[in-house]
Amino acid sequence: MLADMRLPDGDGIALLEELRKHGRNNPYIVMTDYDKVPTAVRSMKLGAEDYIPKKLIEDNLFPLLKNLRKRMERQEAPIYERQSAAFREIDHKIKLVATTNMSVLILGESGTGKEHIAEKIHARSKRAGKPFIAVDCGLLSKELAASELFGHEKGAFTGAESKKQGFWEEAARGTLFLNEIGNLPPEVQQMLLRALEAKRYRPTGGSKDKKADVRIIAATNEDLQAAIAEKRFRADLYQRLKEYTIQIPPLRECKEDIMPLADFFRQFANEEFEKQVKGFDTEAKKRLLTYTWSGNVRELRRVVRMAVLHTEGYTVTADTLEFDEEPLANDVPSLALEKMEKSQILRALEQADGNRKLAAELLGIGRTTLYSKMKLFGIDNKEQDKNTAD
Ligand SMILES: Nc1ncnc2c1ncn2[C@@H]1O[C@H](COP(=O)(O)OP(=O)(O)OP(=O)(O)O)[C@@H](O)[C@H]1O
Repeated sequence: MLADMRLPDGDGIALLEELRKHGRNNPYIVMTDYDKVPTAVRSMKLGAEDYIPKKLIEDNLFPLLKNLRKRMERQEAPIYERQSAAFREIDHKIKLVATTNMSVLILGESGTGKEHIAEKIHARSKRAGKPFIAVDCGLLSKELAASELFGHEKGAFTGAESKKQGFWEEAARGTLFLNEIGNLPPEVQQMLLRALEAKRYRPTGGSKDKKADVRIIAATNEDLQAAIAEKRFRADLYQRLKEYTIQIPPLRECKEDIMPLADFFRQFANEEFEKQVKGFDTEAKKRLLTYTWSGNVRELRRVVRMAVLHTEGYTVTADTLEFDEEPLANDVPSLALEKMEKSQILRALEQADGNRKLAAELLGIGRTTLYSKMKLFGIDNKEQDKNTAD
């Protein structure tokens, strides 16, 4: 909730108290004028998340909400082990690289699960018992980015009232995950390169170098090559970060994962809302499978959660699916859908080397369903072999 301090029939603090009294623990952010900051601070003691002076709303609100979203996702996020061929390959790469000290660059659209992959690498590394510090470089202010990462000495700049350690030091002996790395200001890119190469860094205002053993995992959803061409990103840092690269495909290219993930989120939402929704009807499945998912897994989770909330009976119907964008699926004639389904089955069979049990698992459907679909689409071994040969 975003609340003003002065409200027509009370104030923001009374509203917060009222909400908490009724067990409503929504994150609560107070918007306030400068002269009301002390009151806002009082509301934080009552459990408000933060306060934003109104003059800074434009600059501060978005980073604050993004941070909050990440924190909530972390709290509430059980993870489903994706079984698609692409993800099994990613899992294999994670196992290979986890135990090394190599820097890893994770590439993929927003919401594909990059942070969760980074956590997995950390969890499987020798650093597992040590800190995993996640930093969204897009949220670091240009002025303070260096001191946030590498710390500062007392009096290093106006407002630096005490010495502060940076994320680098916090992550000592552990892993520092730098998300949206393309947004790192140029001066800080230089410092990061030095820290990676010379294993030394200097806090803002400090006179001596410090040392800390940190493993870096960076991630981005932007084309870093383009950023290099535009001179926004250092080529040498890029080379250093991409010692090992993991590419996460968008959800629309991993169709085998869509229904298993949707079922996973459905069960989770059932528990959350005390519902007993048992599945999706055919039309709902079609929509889920053909939608573009530009928000990837994050969007799928939201869509399924909301659908479960809106479902009265036992089955999710298409009209309860509220997508972020207009779904193409509305106009896709069923013939085109069938073609798509057929090609997915052929692909799964190909990936499974013709093993139907495995193909059914890849597709997230039962073996009997696979057999009946193969029959329906006229896929036999011969056709499948032909396809593999192609
Ligand atoms: N395999 C999965 N099982 C369950 N939830 C998942 C899975 N993968 C991703 N998610 C969920 O999707 C959301 C986005 O994941 P994550 O933050 O890791 O993506 P990201 O690629 O780092 O996104 P961004 O670039 O926007 O920061 C989170 O809520 C996460 O829990």
